[in-house]
Amino acid sequence: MTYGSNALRQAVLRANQVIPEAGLAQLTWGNVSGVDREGGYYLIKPSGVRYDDLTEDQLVPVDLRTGQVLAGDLRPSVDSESHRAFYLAWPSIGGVTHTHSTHAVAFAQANRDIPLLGTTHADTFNGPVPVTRGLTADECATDYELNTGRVIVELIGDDASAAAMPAALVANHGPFTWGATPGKSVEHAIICEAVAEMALKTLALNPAATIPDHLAERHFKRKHGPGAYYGNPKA
Ligand SMILES: O=C(CO)[C@@H](O)[C@H](O)COP(=O)(O)O
Repeated sequence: MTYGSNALRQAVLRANQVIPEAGLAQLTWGNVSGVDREGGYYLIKPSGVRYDDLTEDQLVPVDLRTGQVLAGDLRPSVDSESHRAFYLAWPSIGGVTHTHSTHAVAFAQANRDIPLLGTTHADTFNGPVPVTRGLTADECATDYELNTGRVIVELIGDDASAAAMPAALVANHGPFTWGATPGKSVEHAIICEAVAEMALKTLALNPAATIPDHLAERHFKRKHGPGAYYGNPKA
């Protein structure tokens, strides 16, 4: 049985190929998935496979309810359970990306939110890109990947919040992003890394840098609509 429409397989493959093209990861430190909700599964990058060797047939189908591999001999990305946690929590998302992009990881390792300092950030994210709490020793020991997804869902909240803030940093680890499609999720990963680098350099020039809230809100709502939820819980 072939899992995934041609469109979904091509979208997941293409989104994974964007990771090295955009400089979001070294080696295989990143992965993208896409979900088929009617079919009850998602397709995810296989673990350890280099991007330039990746083919559609190698994408691993994973059962959305159980997390079990549905076909093939390749192992899914080690982050598969984190991706699954987001699909189960947020019905509106269709794709998830995880990377170790340098500047976003710097904020994650520093346990710092990526602050909202400019309109580039406000166009996409409704406030600071939040960093999660650290996972407890028990959460790390039992099911690190699923618990990683759970602490992000706990931090971001409901489906509407996830649409307004399609990114989060896992403390001491790195960014996860999501979106309506695999392509949008990796686009949010690109934007997350770009605003992290901008913020780092802005704060180096002016540690007291800020943006007027009315300017940030205007830019966010210009892109997301007047009714969009602005101001995340950690804003
Ligand atoms: O976050 C991690 C490891 O900490 C992963 O993203 C790896 O960096 C890539 O693992 P695979 O997707 O190749 O299994």
